[in-house]
Amino acid sequence: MKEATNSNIKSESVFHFPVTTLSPLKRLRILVTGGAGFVGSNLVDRLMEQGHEVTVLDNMFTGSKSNIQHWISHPNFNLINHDVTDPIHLEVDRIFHLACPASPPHYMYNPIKTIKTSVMGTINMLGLAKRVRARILFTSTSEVYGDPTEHPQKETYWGHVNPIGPRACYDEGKRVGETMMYAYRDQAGVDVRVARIFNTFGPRMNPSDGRVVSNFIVQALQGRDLTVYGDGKATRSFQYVDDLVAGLMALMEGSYDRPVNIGNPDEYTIRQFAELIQKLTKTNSSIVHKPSTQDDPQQRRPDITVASRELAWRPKTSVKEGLRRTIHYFSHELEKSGEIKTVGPGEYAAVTKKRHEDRRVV
Ligand SMILES: O=C(O)[C@H]1O[C@H](OP(=O)(O)OP(=O)(O)OC[C@H]2O[C@@H](n3ccc(=O)[nH]c3=O)[C@H](O)[C@@H]2O)[C@H](O)[C@@H](O)[C@@H]1O
Repeated sequence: MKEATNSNIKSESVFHFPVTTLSPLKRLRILVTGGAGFVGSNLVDRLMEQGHEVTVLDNMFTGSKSNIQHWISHPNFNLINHDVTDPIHLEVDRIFHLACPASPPHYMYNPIKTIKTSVMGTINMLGLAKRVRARILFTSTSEVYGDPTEHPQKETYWGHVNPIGPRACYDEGKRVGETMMYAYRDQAGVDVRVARIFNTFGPRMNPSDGRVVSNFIVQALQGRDLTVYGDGKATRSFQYVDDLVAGLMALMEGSYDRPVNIGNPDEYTIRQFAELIQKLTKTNSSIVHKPSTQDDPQQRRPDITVASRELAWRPKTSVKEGLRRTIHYFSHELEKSGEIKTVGPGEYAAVTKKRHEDRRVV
């Protein structure tokens, strides 16, 4: 079939980015759950730029309307304020199912809600995919490997998760999410994709979401101490959000339907990472050590052989370059708001303790 002549026209508009005009045959109806969040909104930008019809479903618990503000009222864009734990009927071709709080302090804040989001939310999205024969991509996580005893982590590793620890609501929720994806594939023929996402950073991270990248940058830019939990020897491997988005899109449009690690194998101890942020922000801030958090994974690095073989995908942005862009973003956020307070596990531990005390009184 000959492509429509206007298929590559970029139309400059009142919107933030130019949008390709796709022929109706190539234009997909794409649902992005959690599309107002950090990763979701960056994905939405790319899908919109490609000319697809994009519907964002978000309950705004950790997402923010400001992340997708620039698309509101675009004819290809639709925002639905909805919680994935409630069923919804829509006609779509693709579902990127991202909805779930991902920062440890956020997901630990309301563990029951986190479990419901992963379990009921994923069942609802799988039910929708089954009904309308849409392909569905589930964003799983490196957390399915728990505190790993194998390093680096391959997709074949089954993991080492404490099922009743403080991280379990997220880790086990994502693990059962994967289980459901393959049950629906095998029993009902749903076309599934599963991404295991490793630590990701970049513009639109919530500056108060308590993750290490946002905490260290925001602390450094304000001349405050960088808070390292524990001895700083735990490791993480950080990828820039644009690389993750490219990986998710390649996975969705490829034919490989087993889980795929999407991450940058560039690994740092948290102490080294704090020193890198000190250097890049040219701050006078010091590094201080705080108590370690329970069940914190001690080492994490993706083996990305499958992604490079099956998707021809590799991260392209170096950690330093990604950090420069992210520092620039947070500097602007700070200019706008004047001050940003970072959160640590302490704040949420206090909420949980108060809940226990309240229960005793009742
Ligand atoms: O950022 C992500 O993409 C990942 O974040 C979390 O996993 P985690 O690796 O624990 O993320 P952080 O909270 O950023 O912590 C990373 C390390 O830094 C440490 N940390 C964190 C914050 C801080 O202020 N100081 C500090 O030393 C933590 O204890 C941990 O060792 C989520 O659970 C993952 O699902 C998610 O993919």
